[in-house]
Amino acid sequence: MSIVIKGGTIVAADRSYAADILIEGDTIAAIGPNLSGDTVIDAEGAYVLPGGIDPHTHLEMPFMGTTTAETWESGTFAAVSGGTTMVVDFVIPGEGGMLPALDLWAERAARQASCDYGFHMSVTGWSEQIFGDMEKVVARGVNTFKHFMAYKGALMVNDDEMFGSFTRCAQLGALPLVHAENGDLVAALQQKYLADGVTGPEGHSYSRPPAVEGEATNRAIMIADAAGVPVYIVHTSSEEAHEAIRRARQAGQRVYGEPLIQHLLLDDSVYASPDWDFAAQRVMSPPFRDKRHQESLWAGLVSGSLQVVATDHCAFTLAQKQLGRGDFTRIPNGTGGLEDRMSLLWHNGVGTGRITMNEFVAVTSTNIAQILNIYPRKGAILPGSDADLVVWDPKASKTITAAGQKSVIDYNVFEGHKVTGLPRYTLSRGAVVWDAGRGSSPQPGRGQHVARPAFPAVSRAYATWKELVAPRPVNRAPEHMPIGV
Ligand SMILES: NC(=O)NCCC(=O)O
Ligand SMILES: [Zn+2]
Ligand SMILES: [Zn+2]
Repeated sequence: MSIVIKGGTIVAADRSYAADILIEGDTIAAIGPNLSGDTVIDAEGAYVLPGGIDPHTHLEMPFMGTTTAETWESGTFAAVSGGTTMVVDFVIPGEGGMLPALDLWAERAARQASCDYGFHMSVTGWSEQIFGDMEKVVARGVNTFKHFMAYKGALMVNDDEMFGSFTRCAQLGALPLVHAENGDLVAALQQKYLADGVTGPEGHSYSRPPAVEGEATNRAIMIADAAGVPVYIVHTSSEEAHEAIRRARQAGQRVYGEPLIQHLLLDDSVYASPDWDFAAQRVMSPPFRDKRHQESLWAGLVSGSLQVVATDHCAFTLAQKQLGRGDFTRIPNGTGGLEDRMSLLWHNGVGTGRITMNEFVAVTSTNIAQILNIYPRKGAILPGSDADLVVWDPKASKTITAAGQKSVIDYNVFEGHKVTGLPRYTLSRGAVVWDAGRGSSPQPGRGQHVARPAFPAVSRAYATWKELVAPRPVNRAPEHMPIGV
C-alpha cells in the first residue's frame, strides 16, 4: 500500500518547490512530478513540511511534589494535531538511578505514544555509578544529558559536578544540555521576597531576573569550553543569556540556544494579573520576560545565533498550581505549548515576515534533527527519510481555547490567540495520525523510540583541537635555568 501526497509545495529548510511525494511503508520512496500511489492525499493549495520535532517535553514527570498531568497518550496526540511528529522527553533518575528510570519512561512511551519519541537523560548528581551509567545510557540511543543549575536541594548540580559530567559527555561523544539559572541566587531571592511579604506568583518572576540566567549561561558555556564539549542551553529566555551564547559562537564555540514559543510570545505582565490562578498558570522557569528580551530572541532566530524553537511542555492542572497558594516557591513550574507551537510560530513568525517559511522549518524540525543527530531520518523530506510529514494549510484558522484542545490541561496559556496556518494532515512514518477534516483519535502504541547515536566526529574534532592547544611544559636549556636547579 503506497500513499502519494499530491499537488503541494514542499517546504524544506533550504528551499521550496512544487512536487508530489510517494510514500512506501514508513519512508519516502520518491519525490517528483506526477507520481501515483494507492492512496492520494490532497495537498492542493498547501505546503508539505517535515513534521515538527519538539526537543523539550516533560510528560508524566514527577516534579515539585506532584507529577505533570499530561500523559504520553494525551501529549503525543496533542502534538500530532498541531503538526509535531516527534517529541524528546526528559528522563529524571529516581532512587535506582538512570537505567531503571529510562526503562520506566520507555515503557510508558511505547504503550501510549501516537508519534515517535526520544529521550534526554538528566544528571542530578555526580558519582562513580553515574559515570558508568552514562555509557550504558548512550548505548541505548540517548546522546544528550541534561544539567539543572537551578532547583536547589532537588535537581541542581554544582560546577564541579557539571564539569565531571561534561568531561564524561566529551569522552562518550554526547551533548550536554543545561537549564541555566543560578540556583543559589534564586533560592536567596525567593527567601528575600517571601520575607518582604511577596507570596504571589509575581514573586516567581522577581526572584529569577535575567541576570540570574545570564550568569549561569556564561558559566555553563565556560565549563563546556574547559571540558572540550559543545553545549545546548535549553529555554533561553533573556538577552543576557542570548548574548552569552552569541559571544561564545562568535569565538568559535559550538553552543546552541533554544527559545520557547512561550518566551517569544508571552510577557511578564501576566504575573501582575489580579487573578491569582491566571498568574500561577503562567509560572515557569525562566519566567516570561519583557519586550526587550522577546525582540532579542526573534533576532537570534533570524540571525542563526539561536537555532531551535521548543515548548518545554510541562503541563500542570490548575489544582496542581494551587499547591502554591500562599507561597510562590511551591507553585509547580511549567507551562504547555506542544499542541500550538507550530501554528503560533507560523502565524507570528511567517505571517508577520519575521522569519521565512524555510527558517520556520529549520527551527521547528531540521536544525533540531541535526543537533540531536537524527538527520536526515527526521527533519528532512528526502528519499529514505521517515515519512513524518505535515500537509500545512496556510489559510486555515482557529482561535486557541482550552475547551478545544487535545491536551488534558484545564487551561491554555495562549487562550484567545488567533492563528492562521494549521495542519490539514499529519503523517507519522507514513500513517495519517491527524486529519483536520474528519477528526482523529489517539493511536497509542504507534510511536517508536528513535535511537540517537553519539557524535563521534564532534568529540574527535574537539579532542584533536584541545590536544593541539593544550598547555605544555616549557623546555629550557640549562644555561637559562637558575644555578643549582
Ligand atoms: N521550565 C519549567 O518551569 N519546568 C519544567 C522543568 C524545567 O525544564 O526546568
Ligand atoms: Zn529547565
Ligand atoms: Zn524543561
